[in-house]
Amino acid sequence: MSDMPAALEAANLHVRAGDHPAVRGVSAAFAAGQFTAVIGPNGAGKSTLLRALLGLTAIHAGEVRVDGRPLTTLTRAERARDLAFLAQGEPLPDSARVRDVVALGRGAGAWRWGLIPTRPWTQEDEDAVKTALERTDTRQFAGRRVSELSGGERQRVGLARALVAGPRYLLLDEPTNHLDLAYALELVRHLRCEVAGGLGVVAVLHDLNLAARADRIVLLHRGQVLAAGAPDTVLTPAHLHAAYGVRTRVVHDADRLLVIPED
Ligand SMILES: Nc1ncnc2c1ncn2[C@@H]1O[C@H](COP(=O)(O)OP(=O)(O)OP(=O)(O)O)[C@@H](O)[C@H]1O
Repeated sequence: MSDMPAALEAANLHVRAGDHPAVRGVSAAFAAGQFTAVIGPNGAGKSTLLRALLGLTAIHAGEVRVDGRPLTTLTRAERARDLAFLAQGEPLPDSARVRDVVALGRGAGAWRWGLIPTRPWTQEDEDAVKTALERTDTRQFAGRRVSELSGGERQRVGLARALVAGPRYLLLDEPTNHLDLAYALELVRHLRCEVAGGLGVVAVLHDLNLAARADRIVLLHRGQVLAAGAPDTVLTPAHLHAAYGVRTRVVHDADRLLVIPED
């Protein structure tokens, strides 16, 4: 176990979306305990890559590995435990109460609701729900219905549901879309706390100044990795021009990096 890389890895991955070669030979490691932003222009293959990392789409060639193990050798239960996904504007059942929505993320929740006879609800499940509510600042409205929440609060409930099973890696597709600046920063702050606890976060982001706060960035262009590494090595005017066709100025302000479009 010790020499296994603690990472979710894409190894020379090729994925088709319909007939289109959306991901073409991508190799990248998304480490546990790190926040990796995946950026790139519309159609670059970001969502397709995320789906492949989650095992949600057929892989044409190459491999996905979870801590050194091929994803295809993990059982469904292992996949569900190790990998969590939060989509943009995550659809949550409007009439359900927040606590119950989060409980569904335990799997056992389905039993609790009488939907699937999987396993009984345990004290461990109860504790995990409590912890997830606390860590995402959603405990104060645990008894409210989803329909009574703002967009930012809903997103935090989605995050709680994604975290409640204790995943190793959390993958997010444009999680800050529809969020105002304060909520977007708050979400990144919550994710940072989880990363400090060892979670590997892989987030598709369009906002380059939010991406600049990640530990690493993978820049995709036409289904390939154009650059990968620390934000200051990826967010360069040359890379951004090659990917987006836009001239930018990159400013280092104290310990922050700011991308300013010049076109
Ligand atoms: N079902 C499909 N059939 C054909 N082509 C598809 C299909 N799904 C996606 N594509 C194409 O694959 C490419 C990659 O799509 P993908 O959604 O992964 O890009 P993306 O980087 O996430 O884009 P965006 O930033 O716009 O969400 C795009 O050119 C897209 O048009």
